[in-house]
Amino acid sequence: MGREGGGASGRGRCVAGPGACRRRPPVAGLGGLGLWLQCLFPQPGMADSAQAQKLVYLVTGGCGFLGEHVVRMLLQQEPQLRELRIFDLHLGPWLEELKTGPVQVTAIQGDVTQAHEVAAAVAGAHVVIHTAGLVDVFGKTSPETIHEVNVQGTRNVIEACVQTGTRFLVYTSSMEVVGPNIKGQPFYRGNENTPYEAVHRHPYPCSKALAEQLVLEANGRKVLGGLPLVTCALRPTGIYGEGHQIMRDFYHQGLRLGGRLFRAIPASVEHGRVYVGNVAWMHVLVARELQHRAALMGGQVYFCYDNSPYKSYEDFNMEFLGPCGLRLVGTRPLLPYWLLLFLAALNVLLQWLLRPLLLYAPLLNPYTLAMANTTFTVSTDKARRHFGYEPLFSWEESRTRTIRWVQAVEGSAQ
Ligand SMILES: NC(=O)C1=CN([C@@H]2O[C@H](COP(=O)(O)OP(=O)(O)OC[C@H]3O[C@@H](n4cnc5c(N)ncnc54)[C@H](O)[C@@H]3O)[C@@H](O)[C@H]2O)C=CC1
Ligand SMILES: C[C@@H](CO)CCC[C@@H](C)[C@H]1CC[C@H]2[C@@H]3[C@H](O)CC4=CC(=O)CC[C@]4(C)[C@H]3CC[C@]12C
Repeated sequence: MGREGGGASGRGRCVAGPGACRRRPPVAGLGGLGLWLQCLFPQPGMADSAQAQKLVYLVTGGCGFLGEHVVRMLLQQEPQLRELRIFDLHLGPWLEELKTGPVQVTAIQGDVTQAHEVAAAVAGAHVVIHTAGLVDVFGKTSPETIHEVNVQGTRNVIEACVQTGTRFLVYTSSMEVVGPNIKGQPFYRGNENTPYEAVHRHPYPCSKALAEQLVLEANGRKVLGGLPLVTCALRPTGIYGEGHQIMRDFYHQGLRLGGRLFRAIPASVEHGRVYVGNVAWMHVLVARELQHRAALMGGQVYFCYDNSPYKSYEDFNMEFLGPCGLRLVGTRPLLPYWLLLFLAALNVLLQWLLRPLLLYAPLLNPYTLAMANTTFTVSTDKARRHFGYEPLFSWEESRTRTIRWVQAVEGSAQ
């Protein structure tokens, strides 16, 4: 890891709706001249429509918060897409609306922990984008289940690629693979090569780190047919945007408290956040460019980043919850850290006592409190340099879209 190299062209513009035009945008920076040049020197994927639509993509976890955005972004932005397979434990009803467009959309209900189900879904795919996983830092599931889904599930995806001849695999990893670590050491404006002691105890980051390692180590393995598997991993920081359940949980918490949220985290603690649409765009772009730049990108990790501002977790959430009528009380934490730690520990005890009766999984627990209290921000341009990534959505667009979503789903439009 750490190999560096040149960038690549490729800017997209996202238009709404699954059946929308998937025109390939002009070559970055050349404007109208770019369109003229494309007539003379068509870019990969600019072949006529018969050749253009030739690839089969599989998205695991395609009905999740990120997965749905990846699915919709592929349908809008990938001109070579012939078939899009969506593999998930829980299929969403919205998939039906996607079946009216020119791309064949195949919904597959399946479990990544079941190797045979994964192999059946992967067989014949050119590209796999593996987002499926258990994102649980609230004690909802057991450590064993987290490991089974996130690690064994990823192992099953890798082996399916090898056994069936799929050559390109993009894995949705996480910032948590790096940190914050168990020592609470800050990671301030770090990049993919910043030294940092990535030591974890919680089952979620441990599972993501193990899964990422499996994916990167699989780069170069021979798949059926004798060609090498090309893999890479994307590390989003805290993703926000349409469909973010934790944002909804904060909103509901504020409503229960009379339109107020009470500051628990110092405003000075910065937490990196990234808009879901830009994370989806990076997945689409890396999956495309991985096919042309295997030597440079194979086995690499890339943080997902955009122009979202560096703020504390709570202050960042207020960018969206404020316009929806909530107020964050306090310029500094209203409770001392030791009391917050006691309340967090009490939540763990209550969760254990109530488990035979109901699932009690509040936002505040020792792990989430430690995460929120440790600065973790990234500053990097590796994805731009390696495959021409630029955020598709500005901060202003990301903020507006997220506010509109909160207002729409919570009926809080003012
Ligand atoms: N939400 C965030 O802030 C971040 C998420 N990530 C990663 O992004 C990926 C997607 O996360 P989210 O969209 O937030 O989570 P999510 O829970 O909304 O989506 C995960 C999807 O995977 C599916 N899934 C779970 N277990 C499965 C199984 N055994 N077989 C098949 N499908 C299964 C779920 O049904 C769900 O649709 C995960 O790998 C997560 O680790 C990484 C960084 C930040
Ligand atoms: C003290 C609490 C009351 O205000 C604040 C609790 C905030 C937490 C729920 C969040 C703080 C940091 C978040 C995590 C971070 O964004 C990194 C993540 C990466 C992932 O791969 C999945 C999600 C998460 C673990 C994210 C989860 C929510 C927080 C812990």
